[in-house]
Amino acid sequence: MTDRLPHEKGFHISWDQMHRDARALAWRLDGKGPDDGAWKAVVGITRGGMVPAMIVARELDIRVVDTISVKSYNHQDRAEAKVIKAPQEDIMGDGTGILIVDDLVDTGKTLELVRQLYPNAHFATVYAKPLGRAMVETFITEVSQDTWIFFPWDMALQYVQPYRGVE
Ligand SMILES: O=P(O)(O)OC[C@H]1O[C@H](OP(=O)(O)OP(=O)(O)O)[C@H](O)[C@@H]1O
Ligand code: HPA
Ligand SMILES: [Mg+2]
Repeated sequence: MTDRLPHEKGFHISWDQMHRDARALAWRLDGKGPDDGAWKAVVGITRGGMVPAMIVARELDIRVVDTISVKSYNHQDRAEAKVIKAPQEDIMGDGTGILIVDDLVDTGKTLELVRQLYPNAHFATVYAKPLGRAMVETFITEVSQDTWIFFPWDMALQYVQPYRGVE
């Protein structure tokens, strides 16, 4: 097949599914912040984390929302990640009371870097693969390592031929 990425399985997420799963994540995180259960801020890891971060912030009525941008580099076969935009320092501290949200943890490299900077933050993703699962405190759905997740912002509705094609 020529129209598939070189991954065995594809897991296609619609906007509706993402909305439901991000809401489920919010509900699971509700009241789990330190001290009085409240969260100080939500930080989305760009770009994919901005969608669930917005939904979590809306559900939990968190008005302080920031972003962190991580860029992955391939250098001599080793993927190196670098922070190219940090969140506001006075909000973050060591991460206590901060909810850091991403759409997915795969190998865990992205979150490993962010966790070094904010060791006391709570890390949450909507989806998780086994290699990176230990990097998050909270997630909703696990998929196998050889599954490629297709997010709604990377897809479009299109015509498909009927199974019994017209001669
Ligand atoms: O656990 P890892 O192996 O580090 O992979 C997971 C990260 O990879 C993807 O982001 P990507 O770097 O492709 O950027 P994007 O969010 O801007 O699409 C995804 O949104 C996660 O942030
Ligand atoms: O399964 C995935 N889907 C989309 N982006 C990704 N980045 C790492 N793994 C994935
Ligand atoms: Mg990302």
